[in-house]
Order: sequence, then C-alpha cells, then structure tokens
Amino acid sequence: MSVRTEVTGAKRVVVKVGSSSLTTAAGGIDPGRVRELVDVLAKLRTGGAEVVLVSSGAIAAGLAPLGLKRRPRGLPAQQAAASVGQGLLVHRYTEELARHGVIAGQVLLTVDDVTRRSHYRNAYQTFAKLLELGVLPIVNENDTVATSEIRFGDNDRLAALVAHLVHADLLVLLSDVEGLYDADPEHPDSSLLPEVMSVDDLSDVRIGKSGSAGVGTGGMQTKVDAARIATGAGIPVVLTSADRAGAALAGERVGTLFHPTGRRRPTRLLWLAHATEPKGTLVLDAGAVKAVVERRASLLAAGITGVEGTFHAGEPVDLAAPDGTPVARGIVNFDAEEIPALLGRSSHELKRELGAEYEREVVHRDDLVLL
Ligand SMILES: Nc1ncnc2c1ncn2[C@@H]1O[C@H](COP(=O)(O)OP(=O)(O)O)[C@@H](O)[C@H]1O
Ligand SMILES: N[C@@H](CCC(=O)OP(=O)(O)O)C(=O)O
Repeated sequence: MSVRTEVTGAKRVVVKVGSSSLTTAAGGIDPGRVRELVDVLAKLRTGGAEVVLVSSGAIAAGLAPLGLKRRPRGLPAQQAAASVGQGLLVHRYTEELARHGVIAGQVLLTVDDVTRRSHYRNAYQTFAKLLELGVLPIVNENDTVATSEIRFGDNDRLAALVAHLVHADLLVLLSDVEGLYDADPEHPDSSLLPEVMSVDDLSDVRIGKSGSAGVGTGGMQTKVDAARIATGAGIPVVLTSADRAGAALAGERVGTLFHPTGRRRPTRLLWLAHATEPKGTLVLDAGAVKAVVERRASLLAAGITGVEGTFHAGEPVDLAAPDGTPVARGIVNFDAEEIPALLGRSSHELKRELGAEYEREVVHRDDLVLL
C-alpha cells in the first residue's frame, strides 16, 4: 500500500506524547517506553527531519517520589508534582537521546508565550535556534507557575499551537489508542476512522471519557480539538498510539490522518479563536457589527453601546451584536473601567479631550477573529 506523503515529505515534525503512553500501570515513568519513543524520534531525525517533542508526564513522573498514588486534584499539589517530575522526565529523555548522539533541550511554555506578540517572537526564535543547532526541543507547559486561569490545560492543544509556532509540516499525536474511533473504543461496534477530510466527518463521532483518568488530562476530545486547530491552520495531523509511532512516522497508513482544512494564520489569532475564555463582552451597534464582520475593520469606541465583565487591556473579550450574540473575539486595548467614558465617541473627540493615548482602536483588526 502507498505511504502517506504528508508524513514522509514533512521536514519539520511536532510529536506529542501523552502521560498514558509514558507511564507504567502502577504510575511513574516507564523507562522502556521512553526508550522506544526516543528510538523512533532519533530515526526520524536521522532521516533528515527536524523534530520537536511535546511531552506530558511531568505530574505522573512526580507522583512516586512524593509518595502519591494518583494524580492529585488540587492545583498546588499538581504544581508540586510537576516540579519534581519535570526534571526526572527530561533527564530520562536526555540520557536516551544521548545514546543516539542527539542533544535534548527543555522548553517550558506558558500561555503568554504564544499570545503576547513579543513573547511569541521570542519563543519562535528560541525554537529556530535550537533546531538550527541540531537540538531536539522537549516542550511541556510550565505547570509549576501556570494557574487555573492562565493555562493551556492540556498538552494536545499546546502541541497544536507549538506546531503552528514552529511552522511544522506535520503534527503527530500519540496516545494509548490506535486512532480516532466513531465511538468509545470500549464499545464492541466501534470502528477506526482512517481519514478525516473535514469537520463534517466528525459530526457522527461519539467521544467517551478518557481511558487513563489516573494520569492524563486530555482524553480524546482534546485531541480532536487539537487536530481541528492544526488542520484549520494548514497542518496535517496523524493520531495514533505510541506503539505505532514508528509505523506512523514511516508514512504507513496506521491511526487516523486529519487532512488540512485551512491555511496558516497568526498564532495569536488561532489561540484567540480556539483556546480562550472571554473575560467580558463589548456590545456593538449595528454599524459596528457590519464594519467588523463585513469590512474586517478595527472596533472604534464610537460603535460600542455597552460593556460587560471585568477585564484588563491585553485580555480577550467577545464582541456582540445588539441582541447579545457574539460575532467576534478580540484582544482589547483598554481596561473595562476605562471604556464607559469612551462609549459612542469619535477617536477625534477622545484625542482632543483625553489625549493621544485614547485615540487608538478599542480592538485592532489584527487582534480580531470572527466567530
Ligand atoms: N471516539 C474515541 N476514539 C478513540 N478513543 C476514545 C474515544 N472516546 C474515548 N476515547 C478514550 O480516550 C483515551 C485517550 O485519552 P487519554 O487517555 O487522556 O490520552 P493521553 O494521556 O494520551 O492524552 C483512549 O484510551 C480511549 O479510551
Ligand atoms: N503538563 C502536564 C500534562 C497535561 C496533559 O495534557 O496530559 P495528557 O493528557 O497526558 O497529555 C504534565 O506534564 O503532567
């Protein structure tokens, strides 16, 4: 059977592996599984591809040293476990990669690193340099400092955003299941979907709960969400089990291939569309809705009739039509409490009365996505 050229032709590949594929049944990192994965990644590298690994498992790796039996519920305990486990995890990878003469680098990311423009550029440059130096970057969320409000929450979504950030040609999601099934694979009648061409192919798929609730956080839903983010940005995705990583990366038709459905967009906008919780709402008049939706214009204070919620400049807010239906999401340039004084007034008036600082758009067109 022919190989998948989306896979064999990829020059830069992001591989994401979940906690369930790295841990033993009793919890804790399974050195044998890390070794098998590293052997596959090293082979991919030798074949000429650049590889970025997004690895979960910090929390799982920290459980045993702390005498914990299962993933703790509270955030501080998870952060402590991640703090203990992340070093151990990367140590394992470093040792295994060294057997192949490959240097490992650790990259811990927070949400800000892909949403704030200056951080984003910085993160991009770091990855570019690491890859140029032949290093294999190992990425995880910076769990120890992430709070519940500011976190990716799951590494599937993080992997999709990293794939976009590094301009990857392919994203491979490795789990403990062979691929995406049309129903929970526990169900005897469920069958594997070898290809997903568009979101329409997902409408009948039933997604059950995570099979590894003890260690992972993602479950199948977050993998499908991640695949949608990546394919919507033009990046094909292969979803399969860690056991089949070698076959999948050789282009064999294992697991599920999600075909690209869209084109590249700035990462901040991907994040805004797929991964944010709005902190408030700006209610627009009909003219402003038209300007934003049809003419893709920036939102000016003159078109705003109301403000809901508490937010600060730089945070995501929804832009709603007069009936309250959200039509777009954007990064706002003012704090919520500053906006009432600006409502319905022209930029010119604002500049004259409040100073040049207040002349700017409330949401710039470059920081807006339509919903
Ligand atoms: N429709 C489905 N197709 C595939 N797997 C599914 C589906 N619905 C639920 N699952 C479950 O999702 C699990 C994968 O999620 P999880 O264990 O959280 O993975 P990871 O730790 O790799 O992120 C599978 O083991 C499977 O039991
Ligand atoms: N950052 C966390 C992983 C969170 C996560 O998404 O886990 P998983 O569902 O196993 O991919 C950790 O390293 O433990």
